[in-house]
Amino acid sequence: MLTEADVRRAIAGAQTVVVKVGSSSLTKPSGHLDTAKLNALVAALSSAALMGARVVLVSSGAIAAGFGPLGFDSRPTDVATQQATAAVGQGLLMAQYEASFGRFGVRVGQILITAEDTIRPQQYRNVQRTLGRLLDLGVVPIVNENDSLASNEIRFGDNDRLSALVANLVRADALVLLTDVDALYTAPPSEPGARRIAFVPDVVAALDDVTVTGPTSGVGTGGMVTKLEAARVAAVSGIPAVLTSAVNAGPALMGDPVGTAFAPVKQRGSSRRLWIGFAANPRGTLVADAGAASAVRGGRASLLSAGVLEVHGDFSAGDPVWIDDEVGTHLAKGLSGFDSEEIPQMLGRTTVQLRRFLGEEYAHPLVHRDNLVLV
Ligand SMILES: Nc1ncnc2c1ncn2[C@@H]1O[C@H](COP(=O)(O)OP(=O)(O)O)[C@@H](O)[C@H]1O
Ligand SMILES: N[C@@H](CCC(=O)OP(=O)(O)O)C(=O)O
Repeated sequence: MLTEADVRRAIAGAQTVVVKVGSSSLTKPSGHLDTAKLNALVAALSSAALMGARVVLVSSGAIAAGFGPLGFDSRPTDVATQQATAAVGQGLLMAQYEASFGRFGVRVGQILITAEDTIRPQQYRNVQRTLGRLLDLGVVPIVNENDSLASNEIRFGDNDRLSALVANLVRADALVLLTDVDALYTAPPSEPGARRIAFVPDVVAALDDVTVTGPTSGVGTGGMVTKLEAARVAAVSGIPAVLTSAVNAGPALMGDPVGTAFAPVKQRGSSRRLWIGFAANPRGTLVADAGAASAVRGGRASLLSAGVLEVHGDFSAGDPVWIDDEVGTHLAKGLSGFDSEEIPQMLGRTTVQLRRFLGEEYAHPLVHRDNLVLV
């Protein structure tokens, strides 16, 4: 069992670290950038980068920095205005980061990700390769969701979960979640009797003992709920995490006992399969018969069309789908090998039959086991 000291030490020694900062830590309630806060954060991150750490910054704040300059009194609530606001705010945010990191001679590069893009294997590899190359070049990648183009049904919305996924993608050694509260508390800090939690040895078990709410700042989106989800994703990916306020960024990176440290609960898994499991928002369903369901449940089996009874939804090859059993229980998420309209003619057919009747290009699993994650 890892102790708090072990986890803090692991964070201090991290070669690659993903730091996520929330809107409330970068902006003013009026909807403008708070340059003093941003500069203080950049000073802490630059010193880690200059000491040789590979730092990825996942930064929110596009919408929160854009609504003031556009003349709005508060964060817009309709999607079109949010997307337009993000387009304005993202530019302002990057201009400030560039100037601020530039004072330390640190170069930055912008990566905007949509959930949709990254589910596809090809895009996933592109993101991974670009981030890796930026880090090799000594650049601090600054990642945000591509809010202006993200479609509403399939978006991260908050950057907390995105940061845990990015931590997987770059095989980070630590995840640092920076917000406007100094730590995780047993209940929202405004509640009397809420106590600070310094160390969470098992985030899955701890979730039962804390009360959390959504955002309270008026500019953030996820609140503590999504931060704990990010800490959980990191923990089950074998990545230690720390959650604290943005002003504690420096001490947190140095392993000082600030905020809340989360121990990893398992060894690192395959980043790609984790990505499918956590990020993918299924577009349809493949219903497996009893035999296929038990093969899928057993792990390491592909889903063959011979064992699939029904297909639901409208999706393309490469899109995420649910694999359900006959009573509708979700067994797994996976990336479909075929478009939804191609599948009906394949149902119930063996690989030999597919090859004979439909041709070689159909003689493949509906979902290959490398693209399948049990739920
Ligand atoms: N149990 C809890 N411990 C700490 N903070 C909590 C808890 N439950 C809710 N919160 C609230 O979550 C807020 C942080 O979420 P949010 O406003 O989305 O921040 P960010 O913009 O940094 O993502 C804190 O200001 C705090 O009021
Ligand atoms: N991508 C959005 C982030 C939304 C948001 O507010 O996130 P967070 O402050 O991390 O809860 C933006 O840049 O405005």
